[in-house]
Amino acid sequence: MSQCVCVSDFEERARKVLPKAVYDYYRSGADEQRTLHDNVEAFSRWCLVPRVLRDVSSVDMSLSVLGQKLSMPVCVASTAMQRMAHPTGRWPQPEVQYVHYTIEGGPGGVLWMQLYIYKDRELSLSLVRRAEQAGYQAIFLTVDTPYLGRRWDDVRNRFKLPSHLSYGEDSGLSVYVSKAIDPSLSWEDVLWLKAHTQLPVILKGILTEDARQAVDCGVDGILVSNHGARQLDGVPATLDVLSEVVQAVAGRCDVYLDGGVRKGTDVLKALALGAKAVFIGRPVLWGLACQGHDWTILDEPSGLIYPQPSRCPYEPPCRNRMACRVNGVRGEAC
Ligand SMILES: Cc1cc2nc3c(=O)[nH]c(=O)nc-3n(C[C@H](O)[C@H](O)[C@H](O)COP(=O)(O)O)c2cc1C
Ligand SMILES: CCCCCCC(=O)C(=O)O
Repeated sequence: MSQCVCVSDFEERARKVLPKAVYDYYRSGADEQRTLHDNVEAFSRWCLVPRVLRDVSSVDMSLSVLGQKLSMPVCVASTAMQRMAHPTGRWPQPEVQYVHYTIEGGPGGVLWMQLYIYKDRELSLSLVRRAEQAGYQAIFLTVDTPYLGRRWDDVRNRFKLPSHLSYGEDSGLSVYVSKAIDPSLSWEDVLWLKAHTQLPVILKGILTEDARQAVDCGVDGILVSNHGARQLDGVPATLDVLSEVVQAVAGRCDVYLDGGVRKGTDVLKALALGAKAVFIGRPVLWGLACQGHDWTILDEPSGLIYPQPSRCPYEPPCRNRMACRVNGVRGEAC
C-alpha cells in the first residue's frame, strides 16, 4: 500500500482489485460524462492566491457544523453499495459517515443520514425515526434523483445488485429506483419533512438559485452537489456554481460542496469560495476497495466477480450467504 500517495493511485489499485462491473458502477458518471470530468477539472481552473507571513506553526482545522465539532472540514459523502468494495462497507472509519448497511450499525463519530423520499411515505418516515433513535444528527435529503441517471457502463455491463445486497429484485438499480423513489417530490415535501422531524434538514443536490427557495422552506443547510455527475450530464461543475449558491443563501444557512474533491488544495478552494465543509465520494470507495486487497477473487454465477475474504469479516459473524461461502457452504449460516 506504500506506493499509494494520492487518490488516483488508490483508484488505480481499486481498479485492479474490484470486479469490472463494480469499479465501473463506482466510477461512472451519466451519459458522456462531461460533467464527471468537469467536476475535477474545475478545481484546476481556480487558482489559489496565497498570502504570506502568517504564523502557520500550529494549525487548527476544527470547526463546528450543525452543532457538532469536526476535526476538519472534510466529510464522507453517501455512496450506495459500499459492501461491493468491502463486506463491512465501512473502512476506513471516517469521522462523519452517512451511509453503511444498517441505520443502527453506524460507526462512531458524527452521523448524518442521507434520505431518499419513497413513494411509501410511511417507509420514509420510519427511516427518519430510526435515524433519530440511533442518534443521527442531521438528515440529508437528496433532491436530484427523481430517476436514476443513465450510466452507459452500467448498461453495457448489465449491472445488477449482487444477491447478498439485493433489494429483493433481480433487476438493475434504475428499475428499483423508479419503482421505489417518488419522482413527484416537490418543495411541499421539504416542508412535510421539516414538519416531521426535529433534526436539521440539508438539501443535497442544489446547483442554482433554488437555494433561495430552500432557505425559505426553512432548511438548515445546502449541499451543492450534482451527485458526482451521475444524474444529469451537462450540468456545471459544482465548484463553478458554488459562489452563486452562497450568494443566494446570503448567510442564512450553511453551504457545503461535493463533486471532484481529490486533494487538500481542492478543499481550500471550496472553502475560499464559501463552502463550510466538503464531502468526498469516490475517493472513500477506492480506499475501501484497497483495504480488501488481499481477498481472493471468485467467479459469481451472475458473471460478476466479487472479492472474497479468507474468513468471515463480520463481528459477530454475519450469517449471510457471502460469509457462508468462506466456509464453502453456500446458503447456510457461517
Ligand atoms: C457509487 C456511488 C454511489 C452513490 N450513491 C448515492 C446515494 O445513494 N445517495 C446520494 O445522495 N448520493 C449518492 N452518490 C453521490 C455522492 O453522495 C456524492 O454526491 C458524489 O459522489 C460526490 O462526488 P465525488 O465522487 O466526485 O466525490 C453516490 C456516488 C457514487 C460514486
Ligand atoms: C434507494 C436506493 C437508491 C440507490 C441509488 C444509488 C445512487 O444514488 C447512485 O448514484 O448510484
